[in-house]
Amino acid sequence: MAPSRSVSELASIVERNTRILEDGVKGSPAAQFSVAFGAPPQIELSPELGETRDELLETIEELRVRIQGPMGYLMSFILPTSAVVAVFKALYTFDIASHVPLAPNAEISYADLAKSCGIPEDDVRRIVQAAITFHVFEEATPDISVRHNAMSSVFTVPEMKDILGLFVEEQLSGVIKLVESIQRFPGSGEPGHSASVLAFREEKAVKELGINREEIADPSKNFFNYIAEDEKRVARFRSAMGVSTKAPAFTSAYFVNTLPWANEDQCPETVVDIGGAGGEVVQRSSLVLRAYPNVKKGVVLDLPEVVADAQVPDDLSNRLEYKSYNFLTEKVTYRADAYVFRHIFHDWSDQYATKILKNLVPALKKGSKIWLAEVVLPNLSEKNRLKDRMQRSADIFMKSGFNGKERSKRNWETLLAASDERFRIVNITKPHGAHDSIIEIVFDA
Ligand SMILES: C[S@@+](CC[C@H](N)C(=O)[O-])C[C@H]1O[C@@H](n2cnc3c(N)ncnc32)[C@H](O)[C@@H]1O
Repeated sequence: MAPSRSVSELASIVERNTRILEDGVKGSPAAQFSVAFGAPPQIELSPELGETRDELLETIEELRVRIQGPMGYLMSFILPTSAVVAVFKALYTFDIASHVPLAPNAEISYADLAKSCGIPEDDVRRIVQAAITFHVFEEATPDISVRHNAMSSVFTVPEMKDILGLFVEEQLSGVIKLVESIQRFPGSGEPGHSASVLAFREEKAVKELGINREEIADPSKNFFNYIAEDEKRVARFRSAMGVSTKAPAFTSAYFVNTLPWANEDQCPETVVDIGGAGGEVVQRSSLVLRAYPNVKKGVVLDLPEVVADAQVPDDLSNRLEYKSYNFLTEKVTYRADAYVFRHIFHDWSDQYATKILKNLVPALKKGSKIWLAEVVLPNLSEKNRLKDRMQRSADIFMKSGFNGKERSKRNWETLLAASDERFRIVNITKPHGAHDSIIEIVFDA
């Protein structure tokens, strides 16, 4: 059914109700509608103003849904939801809020906070930065230090810690078992068949068996290696990646159009796409090889099972090759003017990303180009909470799924320097509307 109100009508309702609220609380402690440190934790309203606020929030939500559209809205909370679980569990378990000084403008560096909470600095920074996108804490100096706001101070109050603990330790583990409870005990009303009881029993059994403390014989075995044993999960992962990377913001056209293929002096004659899967960049969608005849040869390297079924179209038979290659264990032997990595490094921690880069070095010569399509995390911004939330949630997703990470410019520079001092970032471009940035690196510039 078509909506009864236009989006501009919704916006007028938002404006009208906001004014009523502002006028209604004038002179009270809540008048600023602030979440800064020291602001009242609750906004007390008369019943009439309470109704105005409810209508305002509903209208804002409807406006948001309709402006984002079905996919945009769904994605805006599906990704952050798993981050909320991880972030709030970490806030509770490491009691992060209690380690931040509780006074106006008092700050603590991420380095000191990490020491005080007993977890690595990189982890504490990423968890707190993701929390900030939900308005919990604020940064004092970007990427360096943090301080409380009204929202985070709430988590220093013992009763509030308990509420958080109940949510992350009891509630969430139960929610995750709901499907199992329905499947195993269809229609049962027995409390002992409930999702949270299943979760409780499993946790107890795991502890008793000691599985949660077992040594992991091969810690380099990753998520993909584990799911490889289950065809259905592999197919689901591929399909989900296929759909998510077909969203307009992920199109590989951004990558191709930003780079200087059309410039005769700068266009590489040979290009190797590492972890290039089905050739999205060099082969598909009339991209590099078809659009730019100056590119004489393209090679796509990926794991043997990925390139096994690759088809080279007849018109590209002299210019395109698919080859089996493992970027963690083998040196690159293909000489090229440019090496492309699209959506590769965020799957890997610095330890592994360094291996991938070091394995590339033997193939490089002075002036070789390395082109990356990856996120470059900006500093958190007051004005872009929702965008920040998606990026920081993606970071938490990479962390919990793969021990991978999204990287800031500083993180990229550190990673490259640790891999080889001759890598030099010469340009970073973020095309308007694109999810990724294009990072242009030159070797031995
Ligand atoms: C997220 S996909 C990116 C695919 C492609 N670059 C694109 O942009 O569409 C990551 C790719 O890395 C490949 N990969 C994972 N581990 C690898 C390894 N050890 N050696 C080579 N490729 C690997 C996967 O098979 C997959 O094709």
